Amino acid sequence: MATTAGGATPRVAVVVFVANGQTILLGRRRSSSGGCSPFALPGGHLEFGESFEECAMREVKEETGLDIEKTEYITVTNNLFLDKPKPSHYVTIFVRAVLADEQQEPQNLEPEKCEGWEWHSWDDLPRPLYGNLEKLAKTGFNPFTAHGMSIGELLQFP
Ligand SMILES: Nc1nc2c([nH]c(=O)n2[C@H]2C[C@H](O)[C@@H](COP(=O)(O)OP(=O)(O)OP(=O)(O)O)O2)c(=O)[nH]1
Ligand SMILES: [Mg+2]
Repeated sequence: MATTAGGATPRVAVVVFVANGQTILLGRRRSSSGGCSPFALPGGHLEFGESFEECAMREVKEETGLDIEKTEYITVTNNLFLDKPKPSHYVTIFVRAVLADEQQEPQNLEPEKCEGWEWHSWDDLPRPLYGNLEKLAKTGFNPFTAHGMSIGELLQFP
């Protein structure tokens, strides 16, 4: 389906499976519109001139204080969010990374946007999940076993 949605253009987001043992980091979003407050990955918008890896490291640091390394590309989704007050279209790059320091604990650095960060097993996910994360989980996708691709292989940057 092609739609102009009032002249809006698609945006690119990078979201991160921060893998810690058998768990990943999820935070419950605070919904400004009084919606369902889904559990989502840390991540955000790709800024002009940024590589996927730089964006992943920056967003995880800004939102949780964690330092990550070994960032790998794993999958991508292309979603229209028409149910929101402002319709949006995202191409979302999903990456996987590990903690630079396994002793580091996440902090809730954007409490106006997130209720807090916790480690969750992929086999026992909290609900509701962010829409495209739920879809991925339903397909049998597993962020631990998904084939990872080094971002350098994928995209020489700049
Ligand atoms: N945070 C997050 N965003 C996701 C997920 N899946 C997904 O498609 N997105 C898309 C839709 C979001 O509106 C978009 C950007 O993430 P965000 O909403 O957290 O953006 P943000 O405020 O942290 O970004 P920024 O303006 O600080 O750069 O990424 C997910 O699991 N977590
Ligand atoms: Mg975010």
